Amino acid sequence: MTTAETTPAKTTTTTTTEPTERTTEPVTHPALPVATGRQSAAELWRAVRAHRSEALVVLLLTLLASAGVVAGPLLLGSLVDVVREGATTGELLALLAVTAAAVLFGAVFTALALRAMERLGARISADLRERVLARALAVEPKVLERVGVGDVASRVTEDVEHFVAAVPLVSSVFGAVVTVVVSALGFASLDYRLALAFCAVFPVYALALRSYLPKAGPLYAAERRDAAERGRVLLESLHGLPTVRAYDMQELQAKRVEVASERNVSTALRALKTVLRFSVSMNAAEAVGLSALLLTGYLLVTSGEVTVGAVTAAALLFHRLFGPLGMLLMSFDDMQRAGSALARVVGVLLTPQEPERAPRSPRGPVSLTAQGVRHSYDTGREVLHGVDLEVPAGTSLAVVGASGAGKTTLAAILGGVFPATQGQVRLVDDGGPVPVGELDQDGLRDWVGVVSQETHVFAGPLRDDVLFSAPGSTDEQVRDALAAVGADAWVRALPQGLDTRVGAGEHPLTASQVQQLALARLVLRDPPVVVLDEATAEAGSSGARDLERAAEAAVRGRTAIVVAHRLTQAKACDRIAVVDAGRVVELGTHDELVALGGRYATLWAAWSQR
Ligand SMILES: Nc1ncnc2c1ncn2[C@@H]1O[C@H](COP(=O)(O)OP(=O)(O)OP(=O)(O)O)[C@@H](O)[C@H]1O
Repeated sequence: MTTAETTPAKTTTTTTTEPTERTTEPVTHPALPVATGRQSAAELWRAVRAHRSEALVVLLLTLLASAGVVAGPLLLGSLVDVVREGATTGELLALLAVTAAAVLFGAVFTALALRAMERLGARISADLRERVLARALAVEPKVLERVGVGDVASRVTEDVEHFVAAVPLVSSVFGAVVTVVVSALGFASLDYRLALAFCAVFPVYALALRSYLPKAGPLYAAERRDAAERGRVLLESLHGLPTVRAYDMQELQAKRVEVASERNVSTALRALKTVLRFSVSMNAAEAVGLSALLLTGYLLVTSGEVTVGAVTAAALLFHRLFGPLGMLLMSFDDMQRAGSALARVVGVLLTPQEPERAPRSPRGPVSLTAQGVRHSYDTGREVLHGVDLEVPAGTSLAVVGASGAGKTTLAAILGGVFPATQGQVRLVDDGGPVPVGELDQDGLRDWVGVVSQETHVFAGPLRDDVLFSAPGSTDEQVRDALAAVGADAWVRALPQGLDTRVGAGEHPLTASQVQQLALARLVLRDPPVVVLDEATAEAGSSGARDLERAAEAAVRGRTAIVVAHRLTQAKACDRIAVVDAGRVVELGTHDELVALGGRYATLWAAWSQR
């Protein structure tokens, strides 16, 4: 657990424009890796092996179900032969009873196999989701900063959902494959020539697939894109209703919606036509297969090599396969889509791991030094141009400067939220200096606590929201931490005190209360160094004063870097660094800088006159 209040809001969040539309993904934007087919298959295999016994049960049930399915036509074939040979009623009834039992057997085991498969699928999906989420949460800050939160989020949510949604399909495909294999054995048990005749169906299926697949993918993609576009135009019209009315744009917007709908309908119809053409080709394949089978059967029966019953059984078996074979072919496209979602999900697991580092806890007072810190975001423009700083143990340094000067970037780098493009940030304790980048994220939070402008309230009891920075703390410790940042009074006044549920849709908290919670987490974790970059300005003036007091309490007795959005905060710090256009241009105590008559003095004069 960490006291860091997530990564700064300004990390790049641009990512896929259309979640289900892989083809529109901007290829130039850096992203997490995407797994190859082999890597995805290996991951699936690993997941199946983790549930080995359940997977074996599924295989066994599916085999039994398929055996039942194949036994029906074979027994009916024998029935034909028995009738032709003039069997007694008793023999006939016995065979009929066995056939009925086989059909029942097949139905029962098909249902059992489906249930077992669904259960296994749900387990595998849950495992995958957990593993991917755990891995995504541990993505190295520098990787996250490069690829953006959006890419990770879309993989953990939409791509996992697409894969999970495809699990029943995967189960059915597996069942169909087993049925086809067992049926092939059934054919072989009748006569190998009948089995060969059955195989005539495959080249025709292959030709149909070859013409269908290249068209289907782009058509479905276009259909989704057009549907999204129609939705966008529709939403835009509704959101901008006042403007639409004010400028009398109703007709224009209606026309836009109409054009978008027409395009969507026309692509949907083209997609439907392609599917229909494919179904016709499949029917043709079945007709070819059945004709080949019956012709071969006729020749074999007339030459006395097989019985009429065997040919009947083969024809029924083939007919019984239309369903599974059709299902396999029609799901090719969906399987491809599920496969690409899985490749992106597995890609998260392939993201380089943080190297294992020996844990190192702080010993004694900790100071912080920065040397030659330079930083460029994705845009390539350098925003920090070689910053050197030293914050002795137990002292505080305020960072002030105009908007866009680089304060947040500097604070994030000093707090180890992400690494600088160049330069070193070191923590120095009694054991000597440790580069911030050499501590893993969890270990780092024993040294440095960060409260950024991006604070978040997690849904659940308020206690948990404070507690996650130092799990295992007692209620008394939580209350003390809240009291230290001046939050005890309003927390006590909540309907259920610490048990009050906060977060989205629950008890609302003000912006400054949320910030106070963030500071309370930090106090509870009790790191020797703190980096505060809070949004005090957004709390309103009385809220800002409360927050200033809360921040002072959090800073007390620690080595602190405070991005001061209000100059009273700066004045309260031991020293002040003025940042301008990515450089520290003034450094000293409040009095020294005021006496210097430079940039800080001007800022202070303006502030004092407010
Ligand atoms: N994620 C990002 N990607 C690209 N550029 C960024 C990113 N975050 C910040 N910048 C740019 O870096 C420069 C420094 O920004 P930074 O937020 O560090 O300044 P600041 O002094 O904290 O500003 P403010 O007081 O407005 O928060 C700015 O030009 C900003 O546009």
